[in-house]
Amino acid sequence: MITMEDIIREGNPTLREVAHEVTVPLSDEDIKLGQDMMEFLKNSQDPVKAEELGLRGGVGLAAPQLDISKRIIAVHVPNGDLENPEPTLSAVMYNPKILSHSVQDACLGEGEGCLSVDREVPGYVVRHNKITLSYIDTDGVKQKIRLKNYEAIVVQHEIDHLNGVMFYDHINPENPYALKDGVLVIE
Ligand SMILES: CNC(=O)c1cccc(C)c1Nc1nc(N2CCN(c3ccccc3Cl)CC2)nc(N2CSC[C@H]2C(=O)NC)n1
Ligand code: NI
Repeated sequence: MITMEDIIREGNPTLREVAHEVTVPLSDEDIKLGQDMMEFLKNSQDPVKAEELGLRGGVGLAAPQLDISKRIIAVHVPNGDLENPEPTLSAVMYNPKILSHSVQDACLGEGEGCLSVDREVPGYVVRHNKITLSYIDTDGVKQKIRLKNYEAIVVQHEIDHLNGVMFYDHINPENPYALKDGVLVIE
């Protein structure tokens, strides 16, 4: 089971590497890794388990954060509405690739956090508001989906990890809250 000790922190060179595509058919090892990553996210969002295991809450995780330089991400975005347990997006994605994106940009009004960054880095992280994404799922089937708003932000943050990019690389050092016209601020 993955816990915070398995998550490498900024300064570890693996976070700055470009990760390698996984081979298809998926190996049992890569399938198990994806399942373990998804389990971590769910545990991290469960108040009892997160407390018990000392987990920071996350909605996304990338294999390089486990010091594994493979193009694997897991995302588990809960529905804001507590009555509705259905997550808005829950997937393990192998070799995810952004095929196209909107002209419209967006950012989280509260900025971004990262499980590999043990500090607050304030500022807007401007990303694409909508993306068309392809990836291979746990069954080895190629999927093509469209995402927008928070789900699109999360997936772009995790794909950045596969390319050695950290969220604060996108923050304007002169003015962290500078915004060009038309950027959607997601609250
Ligand atoms: C500096 N200000 C901030 O961090 C920040 C501050 C306020 C609001 C937001 C929205 C912020 N931003 C931000 N909050 C999150 N979470 C909110 C808490 N949540 C969570 C925590 C506990 C249980 C269940 C859950 Cl659901 C987990 C997810 N996650 C991300 N990111 C950036 S994209 C990948 C994603 C990620 O998983 N990071 C670890 N950013
Ligand atoms: Ni991160």
